[in-house]
Amino acid sequence: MSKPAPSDDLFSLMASPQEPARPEPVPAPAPAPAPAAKPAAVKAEPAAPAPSSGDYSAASIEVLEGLEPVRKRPGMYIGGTDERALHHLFAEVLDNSMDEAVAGFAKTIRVELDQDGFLTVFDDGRGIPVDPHPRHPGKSALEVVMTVLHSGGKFSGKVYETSGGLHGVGVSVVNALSDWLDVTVWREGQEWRQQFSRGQPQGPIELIGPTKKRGTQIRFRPDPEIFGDAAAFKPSRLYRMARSKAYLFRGVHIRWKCDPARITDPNTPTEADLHFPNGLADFLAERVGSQETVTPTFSGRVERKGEAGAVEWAVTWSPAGFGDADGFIQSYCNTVPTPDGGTHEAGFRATLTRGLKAYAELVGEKRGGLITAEDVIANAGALVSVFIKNPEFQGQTKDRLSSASATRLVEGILRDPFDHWLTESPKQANALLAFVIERAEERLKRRKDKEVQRASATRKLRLPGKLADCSQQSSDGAELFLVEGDSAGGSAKQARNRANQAILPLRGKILNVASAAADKLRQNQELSDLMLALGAQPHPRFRVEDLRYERIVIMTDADVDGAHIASLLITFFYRTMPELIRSGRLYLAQPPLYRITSGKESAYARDDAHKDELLAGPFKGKKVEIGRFKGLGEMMPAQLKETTMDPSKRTLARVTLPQSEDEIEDLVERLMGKKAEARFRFIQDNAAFMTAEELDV
Ligand SMILES: Nc1ncnc2c1ncn2[C@@H]1O[C@H](COP(=O)(O)OP(=O)(O)OP(=O)(O)O)[C@@H](O)[C@H]1O
Ligand SMILES: [Mg+2]
Ligand SMILES: [Mg+2]
Repeated sequence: MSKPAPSDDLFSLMASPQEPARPEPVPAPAPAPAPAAKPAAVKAEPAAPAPSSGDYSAASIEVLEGLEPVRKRPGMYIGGTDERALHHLFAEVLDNSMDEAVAGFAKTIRVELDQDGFLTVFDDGRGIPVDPHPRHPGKSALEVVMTVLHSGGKFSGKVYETSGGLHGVGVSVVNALSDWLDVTVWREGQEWRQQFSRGQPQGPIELIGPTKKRGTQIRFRPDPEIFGDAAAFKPSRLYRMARSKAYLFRGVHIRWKCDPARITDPNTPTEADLHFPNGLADFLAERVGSQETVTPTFSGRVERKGEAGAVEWAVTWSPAGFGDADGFIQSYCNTVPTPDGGTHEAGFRATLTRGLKAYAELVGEKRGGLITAEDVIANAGALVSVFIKNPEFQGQTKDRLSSASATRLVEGILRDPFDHWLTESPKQANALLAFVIERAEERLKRRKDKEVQRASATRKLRLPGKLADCSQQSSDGAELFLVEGDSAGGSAKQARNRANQAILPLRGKILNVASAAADKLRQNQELSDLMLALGAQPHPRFRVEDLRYERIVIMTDADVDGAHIASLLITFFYRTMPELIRSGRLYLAQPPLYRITSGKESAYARDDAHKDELLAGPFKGKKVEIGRFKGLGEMMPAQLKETTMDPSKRTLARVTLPQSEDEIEDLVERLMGKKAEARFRFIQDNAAFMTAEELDV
């Protein structure tokens, strides 16, 4: 466990010597007053009244009846009340007609938006049943369908094989959210009608008279109370929705009609017969237009014999992308668009990717191994439509398919056709393979560029400009020299070993941290640069692992000023990251003070005592010249290297902290005290001298 950080008290005391050297012992805090003792278990006193629960009782629990929940919380049923939600009403009604068409009963669907904003959807299918409902006496099946949530004919799979409808909710929700809705049913030779407002029947179902027609027509207008007064169907959007439906089922004609006064977009016709015998292949051809593609479109439709299930698809690849997107994939289940994809899309991607990789292997293209689904889909324009029994969607708006069976169905159906398509025309297969491999290589390059960018961005962000960093990335064996002044910094830069020695020149006197407040510390340029270079955070967020260097070496001149700067730095480290000192990473360089020369022989002495020692030893009786260095900046880089920085020759002093708080106070006082000479001597005396071997470098 690390010792607690030095308290600010200690330093404010240090900085103001007139105050007592030791803090007055702080009296232990008085024990907190005991909570009003209350042996609740024994006393029979009634408990104090709990904060009032107000009027929250059984009566607060409401059960919304009928269609009320839809009007209260439309978001749950149609995903909101915005324009998208508004148009979802059309989707619900159209889906029901499409189900009737896909089931083989309706051939024609008519969609019409009139002058007053009423939308009519008609299909010539079986017609919603109108006979009395066995479980709802006095109500027709039609009324039940329109007014009861979770009523419908699509639960058992007997009336519809595969259907977009499955919750029995759709058309009742439309009813609830329309200020007016009327249904007309032509069925078994009779015409019937019933009218609703905001989900409420406006009278019983009426028999209009005999007819030869068949089918269902729903005419409605979204309720401004729900969607706002300005809300209205957009012809262009309705048309687009109707059109894509027609592509999804070849057997249907959708007749579109819109009052000309409502049309604002010139691409939306007032009338159209939407019928596409080539299904999705037509749909894709329309999207692609005259755009250049890598291969002809790969498309097809396969129905599972004997069981309900079909997959239809169309896909091509464009180097230039499609309009404003590089690629797109649109998927559908039982003609319901699934903009959020799901299991059918997953199966589609997986099959294309696997097929293409297998083909690469077949033709001996090793780079096929790089391909991922992302590369295959990136520039693809793809449409996938599945028909399955009992689909599972997320939510009533059915934005995402979640049936696991859809993945298996798509994979099972698509695999062989895709393999055949690839092998029957090696020219197109090779073109596609080369194109997708290019995407993979681009992706890998992008990722690499991004990594390099990130690395240099963080470096730029973290490191101060005047730091001459070492080239190695790892902190193992890396050393940071904190050097006094720019001229010494220049010499040190030339003297260093670039690989593992970094230089940070500090200009002038750094802030006296002993008296500075924390935010002042942060504002100090020299110190904040130092922190950045170290890569570590101040206590308590300091972590030894963050340090970008194994050793931090204070390298100042061997004089009084140098000692002062050294002591400021030591105090700074002690105050902001004492763990750095405790973990043994802070050192003092020992530049020489004297150079003793005798003929060709020379030696350096780090202080007077050392000089005397040398004069009495190796140089005894010789004629010597003694030179005194005034500062590091005065030394030749080669000299600085030889005497102070080269690990094989230098001596470093490791800064250690005394164990007891008292001694630390004493140390700091001496370091920061007013008497410069004393401080200098203190550093000279206390630096524990260690040789290179001892330092294990
Ligand atoms: N155009 C139609 N032709 C024939 N029957 C219809 C038509 N529209 C609705 N129905 C009947 O009304 C039922 C209820 O429709 P509704 O849209 O509320 O639910 P759903 O389609 O079963 O499920 P979902 O909530 O997923 O749409 C349907 O199941 C179907 O039996
Ligand atoms: Mg429905
Ligand atoms: Mg219903």
